[in-house]
Amino acid sequence: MAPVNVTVTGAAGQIGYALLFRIASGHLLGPDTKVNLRLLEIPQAVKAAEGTAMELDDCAFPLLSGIEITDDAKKAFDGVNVALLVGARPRTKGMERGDLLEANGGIFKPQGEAINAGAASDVRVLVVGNPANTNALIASAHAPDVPRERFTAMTRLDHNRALSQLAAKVGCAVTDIKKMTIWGNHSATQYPDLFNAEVNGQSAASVVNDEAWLADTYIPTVAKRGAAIIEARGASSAASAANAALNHVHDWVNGTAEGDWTSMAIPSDGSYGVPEGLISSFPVTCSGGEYSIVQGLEINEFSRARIDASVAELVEERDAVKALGLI
Ligand SMILES: NC(=O)C1=CN([C@@H]2O[C@H](COP(=O)(O)OP(=O)(O)OC[C@H]3O[C@@H](n4cnc5c(N)ncnc54)[C@H](O)[C@@H]3O)[C@@H](O)[C@H]2O)C=CC1
Ligand SMILES: O=C([O-])CC(=O)C(=O)O
Repeated sequence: MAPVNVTVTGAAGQIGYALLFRIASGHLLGPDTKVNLRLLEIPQAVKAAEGTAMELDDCAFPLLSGIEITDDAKKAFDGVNVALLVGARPRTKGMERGDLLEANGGIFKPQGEAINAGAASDVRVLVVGNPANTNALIASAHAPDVPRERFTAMTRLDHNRALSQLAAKVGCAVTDIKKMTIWGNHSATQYPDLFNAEVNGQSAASVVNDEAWLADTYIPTVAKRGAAIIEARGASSAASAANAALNHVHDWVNGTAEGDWTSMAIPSDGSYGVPEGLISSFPVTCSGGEYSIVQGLEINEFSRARIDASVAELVEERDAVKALGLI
């Protein structure tokens, strides 16, 4: 089988460093799939990416067929099968939300165009760089020849955080928990849903049986975990973010486990009242390299209000990038 072309943007950043070695050792696509890595960086960071590539060479990974480093998006995405869009413009002091969206538009518009121009017909795109959902919307808008379903954004880190916080509360293993869902935006408005999640086959919400803890502790702890990591570490989540990106693509390509599902931010088809086309997080199962939204879940009033609030934020972001002419 020909090696799979995997492009990583922001390759010299902290997530890039935590991600590349695991991709090359088979954690993205499995132990039988060879990969060609394409590292895209801005010119000032190409040298650092070359240093990482030297270290990748020094690992002599059996699955790593080649590494190319470039600051040219067209080259980076030519023939790409899996695109991990990690590099983004972080918010800096004094920057308003609109400034951040505009700066990221300058990154995700040309990258969408380059994917449109050169990607392989089976390309799958995961946007990690924040604001991830809306950056994915921008990239997708500039890749009209690529089915929009191929553009996804990452809420798997939130999903994994939701699993581990719940396991700690009820004293179970993370593997005892199934059917966790993150709904909405990868932001502080996201909604981790314990009403549809199960602990050893029982409703997680009834196992917890404490709505005050759910509303006042659990949801904010999961939703603000990114900020707590920055506070503790002095830098944002990197290894856990890289791990979640691997989980997201691995499940998309290789499938979710029977009787379980995962969370992915994907273009809405209108399910659960989420406006069509918004890139919002849903419960999904994956099979045969495709995902589908889990249908028919009961959404109670508590959940409805929180899903609606996160979706409203996504609508605002979409309207802001529309007003800036980015989509
Ligand atoms: N969705 C999620 O769950 C998470 C998202 N993130 C986001 O991931 C992004 C990356 O995080 P880190 O690696 O920690 O940041 P970082 O600042 O360490 O690295 C970002 C890298 O992207 C590069 N870059 C900037 N513009 C680029 C462009 N146009 N093309 C290619 N590369 C470019 C920079 O040179 C830098 O090396 C941030 O936006 C962060 O907020 C972080 C954690 C979780
Ligand atoms: O909060 C941040 O800047 C990084 C992030 O997205 C996360 O850790 O979830």
